[in-house]
Amino acid sequence: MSVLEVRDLVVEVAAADGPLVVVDGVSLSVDAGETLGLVGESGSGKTLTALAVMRLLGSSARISGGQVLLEGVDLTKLDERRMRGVRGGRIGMVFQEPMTALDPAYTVGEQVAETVRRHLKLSRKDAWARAVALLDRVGIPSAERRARDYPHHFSGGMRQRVVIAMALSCEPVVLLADEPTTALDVTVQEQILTLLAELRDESGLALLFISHDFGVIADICDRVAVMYAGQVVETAPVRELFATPRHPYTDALLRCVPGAEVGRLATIPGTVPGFDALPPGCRFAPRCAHTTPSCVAGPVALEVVDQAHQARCVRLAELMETPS
Ligand SMILES: Nc1ncnc2c1ncn2[C@@H]1O[C@H](COP(=O)(O)OP(=O)(O)OP(=O)(O)O)[C@@H](O)[C@H]1O
Repeated sequence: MSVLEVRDLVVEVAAADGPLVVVDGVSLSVDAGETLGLVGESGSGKTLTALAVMRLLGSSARISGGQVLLEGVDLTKLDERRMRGVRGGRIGMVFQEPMTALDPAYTVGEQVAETVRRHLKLSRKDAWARAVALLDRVGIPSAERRARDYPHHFSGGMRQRVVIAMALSCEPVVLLADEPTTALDVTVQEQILTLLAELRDESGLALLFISHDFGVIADICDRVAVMYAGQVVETAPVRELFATPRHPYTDALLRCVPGAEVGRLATIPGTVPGFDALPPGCRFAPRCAHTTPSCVAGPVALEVVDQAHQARCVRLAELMETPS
């Protein structure tokens, strides 16, 4: 059984003319010790998917369908009190900007210790000792002394390490990481990715890793789900996705990666459609080089390409026979 399984998740947001579906039937699963990458352009619904898992959508968005199973328990059905125990407990979170998770008014040691105390009901002294050990584990040098410093005394990379320590303080089974390295420079980015991979391997964490950066995805993920306009359009083991993308959108995205071996650097013509003006049929059809009338005839389902590889393209079989 997967540690985290999202089944047919639907998220609606409030809009002037009524609710808009912005996450449309997304299904994902992550096993213990595995990293699933969720990739796609800005606005494709990656963050809302993660926020829906945590039930942190706020007042303008809501889950209107599907299930979020954590170790078999449907989180969409839990009351808010139990859900608070899950957040920062069984599921840890790391976001792009570490300061959103840190309080400038408290030392980092106090903040990590407070999370530990709240969830694990430890004494103040034991919680502090655990906080220092965690800060040491995530690579904060002189952790005992640095635990007494405030977040603004730390660099961006070190702050992200503190947030990772907080996220892991209650031994979660799932870690949601939403663009955790995007705000960091490249060398620090590498160090944080290495740390996350080590922590995943040590404790068998199921890691859901959101990024728009295929380089980062290639570094850390085992499998990838590609999102476009609120839907998963392709999912595959990472190497297979890079070697043989089967959805024209994935193929086009990979051609946009600097240094990509798949061809010259390209851009995808056109823009992602608004959720209030989705095209009928395939949502990528207006930007796709392979569109035919069959693409716009009606909704397109995900189809199995090969075992763990699926793609949402009506011309899948045809295009597989055509060398790109
Ligand atoms: N609370 C909200 N209310 C209304 N619309 C929202 C809300 N949150 C997000 N949206 C819209 O939902 C769509 C999906 O947003 P989401 O943040 O999930 O995308 P994303 O793929 O994570 O993009 P990015 O990489 O820019 O974070 C976007 O069009 C966004 O404007």
